[in-house]
Amino acid sequence: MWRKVTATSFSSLKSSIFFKRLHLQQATKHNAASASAVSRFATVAPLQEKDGRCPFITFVLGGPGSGKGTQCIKIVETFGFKHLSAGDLLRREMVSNSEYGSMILNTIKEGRIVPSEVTVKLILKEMESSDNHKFLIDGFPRSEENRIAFEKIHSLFHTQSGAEPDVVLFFDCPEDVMVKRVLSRNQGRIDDNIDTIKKRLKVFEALNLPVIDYYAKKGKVHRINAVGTVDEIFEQVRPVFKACEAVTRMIITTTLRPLSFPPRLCILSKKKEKSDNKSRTRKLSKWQTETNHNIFSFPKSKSTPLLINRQPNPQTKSQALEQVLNDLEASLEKGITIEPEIYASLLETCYRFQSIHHGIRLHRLIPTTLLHRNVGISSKLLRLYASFGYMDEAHDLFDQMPKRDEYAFPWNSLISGYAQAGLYHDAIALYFQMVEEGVEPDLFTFPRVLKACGGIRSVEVGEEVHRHVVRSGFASDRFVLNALLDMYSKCGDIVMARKIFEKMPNKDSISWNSMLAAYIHHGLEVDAINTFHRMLLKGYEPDSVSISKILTGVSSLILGAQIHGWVIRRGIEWNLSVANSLIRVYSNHGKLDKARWIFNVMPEKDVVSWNTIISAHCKRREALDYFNQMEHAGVKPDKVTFVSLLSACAYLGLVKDGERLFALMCEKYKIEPIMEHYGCMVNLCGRVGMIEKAYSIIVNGMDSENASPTLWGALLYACFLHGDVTIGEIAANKLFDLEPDNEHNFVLLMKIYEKAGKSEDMERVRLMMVERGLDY
Ligand SMILES: Nc1ncnc2c1ncn2[C@@H]1O[C@H](COP(=O)(O)OP(=O)(O)OP(=O)(O)O)[C@@H](O)[C@H]1O
Ligand SMILES: O=c1ccn([C@@H]2O[C@H](COP(=O)(O)O)[C@@H](O)[C@H]2O)c(=O)[nH]1
Repeated sequence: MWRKVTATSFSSLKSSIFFKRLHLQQATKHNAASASAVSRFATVAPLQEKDGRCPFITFVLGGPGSGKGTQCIKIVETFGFKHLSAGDLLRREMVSNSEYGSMILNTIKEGRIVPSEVTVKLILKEMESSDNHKFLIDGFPRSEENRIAFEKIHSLFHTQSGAEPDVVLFFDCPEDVMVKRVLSRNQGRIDDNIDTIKKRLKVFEALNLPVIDYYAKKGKVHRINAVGTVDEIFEQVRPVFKACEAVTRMIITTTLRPLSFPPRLCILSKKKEKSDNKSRTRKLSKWQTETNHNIFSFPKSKSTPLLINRQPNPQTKSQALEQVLNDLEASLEKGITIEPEIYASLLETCYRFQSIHHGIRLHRLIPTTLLHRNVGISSKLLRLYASFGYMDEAHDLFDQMPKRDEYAFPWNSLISGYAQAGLYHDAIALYFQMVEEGVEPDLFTFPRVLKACGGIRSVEVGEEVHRHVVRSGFASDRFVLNALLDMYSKCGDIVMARKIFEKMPNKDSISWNSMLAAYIHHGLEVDAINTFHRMLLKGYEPDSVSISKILTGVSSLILGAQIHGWVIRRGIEWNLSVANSLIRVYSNHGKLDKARWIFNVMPEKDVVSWNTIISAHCKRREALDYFNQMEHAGVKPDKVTFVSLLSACAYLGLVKDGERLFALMCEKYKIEPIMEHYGCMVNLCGRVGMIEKAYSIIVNGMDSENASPTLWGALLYACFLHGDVTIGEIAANKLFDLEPDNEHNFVLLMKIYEKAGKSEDMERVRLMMVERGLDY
């Protein structure tokens, strides 16, 4: 959508506090004294504090010509948003005297994406200068890089909750319709021609869809079918905001004074509302109309007599929930009876906001008798606990639940919680209990229990569940079939996995990706490549998951490079997971220059990118240099980072660096060392002859009973290198217990004795080997 634009200079921005803020934030990334920069920043009043409200952000996404701008106009009219079209802002910047003018012009002409730095500043400048708090950000973020840039900077405005959009609208439109609409738009845009359109569509698919995917996984995307008349489409949009209105109203309504807290007025008490006196309902609808344009930000306590005046307005969803709970507590203290629906709705809200601590607080407020008799409330609470892995609490509720045998929902939640927590046996046991108690499994039950079967790698149990799937009539459901495919693959039955895949009538991208993953997991490279080809032939566009998988699976550099070429032609080389996989492919084949090049030019890096490049240099000092850059860039290292770093130190004999990094990992990053970290430390000390220190890491630094054979093996090898008989004997004896059939341990001990001239001991070990039937 293109509205007429006027010129304002980008350079005028630079003097604003706002720009300084952005600039400061960027500076903090590279500044060792970042903490002080952030505290200086904090002295500038952030947007949310401007008048006590937190911005409500909607990202409006969709391909070119999908009708985003047209629908934004209607949303503005109906719900009172401020519309910010990123494209319009860029065009306005282009025609101003901005230093970026020609760059923007060329980028738009080519259908490519303007650097985030420029777009984000323009958007934020508009937000900053707007009186509104509800923003429709149209046509942005266009790439993962855009998204991350926006969220990073925006996070400074949300000190607690981060910078996620509240809603993402996705206008899903077939390409031919989009092309037709753009070509007939006739507004003189330089990019409304068939050549640019083709490029824009490719960029949309490669870079914008992953953003939509990202938010879809977070449950934020509302897909709108963008075919139909403008009004028909708007009828799909309207309920999205109406639903937000409902949640906000619930929060507002439940923040009424305890005495004026009439649950009947609450939209959640629908039954009561109907039968209630009409004047109250009229009052509510009047109030609703009055607040219609204020629904998404928590309003100031001004005109409405229903609102509490005593507290400051909540700033974030979490604070809003906090306030609701405070008022609920106050109401209960005054002896006011709370409708069960309110508890149920608040539990739903806690689940949606993923706020376990509010859920726990709410749990304490719900009368036990109500909890025990109301299956709806206890199920919602159970789901909340289970989704956070609080399995004891969830199971306690389950045990006390009435009529639990009538619904699959609580069973599914519990099975899912156990499976998520890796407690596969518990998940499976519960499933069989469900069957035994005659509860009908539903569509959601099977994928969860099949995941658990895959987790324990038991094809027998998986087959049993498969039989239930058939008996229950879900054998043609795609989600269930995808879960079966995955289960058989994880349990090692690739033949069955393939059979399910081949028979599946409506394969989706998850089916193709699961099959690819299955072949790669089983080392069937040729089958994986054939599947990838078939996927292309059938018209399925491989997504970043498929491409990353296939890149991980190919052992030949030639094939890897061919896939790289294909990726470049599709314009998706800078997708984060694809770029990470490419770095891995090149570094696995010793092509460090190429790996480094990709790493250096990729527009956005995550912890995996840094880990991959560090691991690629695990035999070089550069590993440590990359780590310094990683810290400097503000990326938090994880366990994997330190495994690579410590193994580089071990390989290079960098004792001081290794010790420093180990301490840094534990103290600064609070990472609990795992076996691999201890292994590297033992190796590091052992190789340089610090045998006692290496030994003490095993016996004092960790629970030595759990020390793996790899650790003792590293110690034994170090004893061999440095001729330490005493500790060598200890390590060898441990290994003889842990790996009784591994002749290498015996041979190493014999060599230690040989070096020390202990021929009798050598002979003793040789006899031990003979007794155990081991080859010498
Ligand atoms: N539902 C519809 N049916 C027919 N034409 C439509 C519909 N919605 C929008 N249009 C027209 O299609 C053209 C593109 O719509 P619009 O500008 O809203 O799309 P957009 O998604 O904002 O595009 P871009 O991303 O290119 O700015 C416009 O001329 C608009 O009037
Ligand atoms: O965030 C953005 C938004 C837009 N662009 C560039 O502008 C054109 C036109 O955008 P519309 O949303 O269709 O008006 C787009 O093709 C990009 O080249 C951008 O780079 N970043």
